Amino acid sequence: MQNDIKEVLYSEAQIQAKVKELGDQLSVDFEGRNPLVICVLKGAFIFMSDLVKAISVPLEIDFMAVSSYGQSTQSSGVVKIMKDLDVSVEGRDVLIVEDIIDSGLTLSYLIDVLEHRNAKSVTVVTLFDKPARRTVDLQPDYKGFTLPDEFVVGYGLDFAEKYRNLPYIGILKPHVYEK
Ligand SMILES: O=P(O)(O)OC[C@H]1O[C@H](OP(=O)(O)OP(=O)(O)O)[C@H](O)[C@@H]1O
Ligand code: HPA
Ligand SMILES: [Mg+2]
Repeated sequence: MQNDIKEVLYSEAQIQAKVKELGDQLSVDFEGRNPLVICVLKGAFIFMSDLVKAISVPLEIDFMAVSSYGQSTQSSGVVKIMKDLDVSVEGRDVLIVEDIIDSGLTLSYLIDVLEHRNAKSVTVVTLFDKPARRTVDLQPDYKGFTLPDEFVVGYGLDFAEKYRNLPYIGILKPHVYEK
């Protein structure tokens, strides 16, 4: 697995420090609001579990699975809900937890869905942002790191379902997806 990585962008320690920083800030900003924290599966599962431990205010969690990349390094453009939320978002302060915003299509679709379901507020936190690839105008409210225009894997992010268990984030060698 390690042999398929061209370059490590952020180490496990750097990621942990950033997650702590985001958790501290969110704890201040969500004081007294009991947010519903939504994990966008599958990619965000590791970030979600580390982040909620770093948030000190009472909160509830739920999960939604969406997918648009499949076996490709480019978005299919079609965001499919594979698993919906268990609870209603009506009147709730929602915090969407994403691993990465790339084209922005996944998030703009999700925000639309949650606003139509009458969430009181929708806030987005992403660990990684790749602004160079954006096709829709969208900025996260909170972000960890800005990434170059490269396909990355690790810390939850996959290529064809592989590499999610790497504890760091790295650039995938192109020969892996070009073969
Ligand atoms: O901004 P975008 O271009 O929409 O890309 C970001 C989304 O793509 C990935 O999910 P993917 O569809 O690969 O599903 P997965 O989380 O199950 O890997 C990633 O986890 C984000 O949810
Ligand atoms: N890596 C893994 N999954 C992704 C990426 C990426 O660079 N962009 C959008 N989904
Ligand atoms: Mg994926």
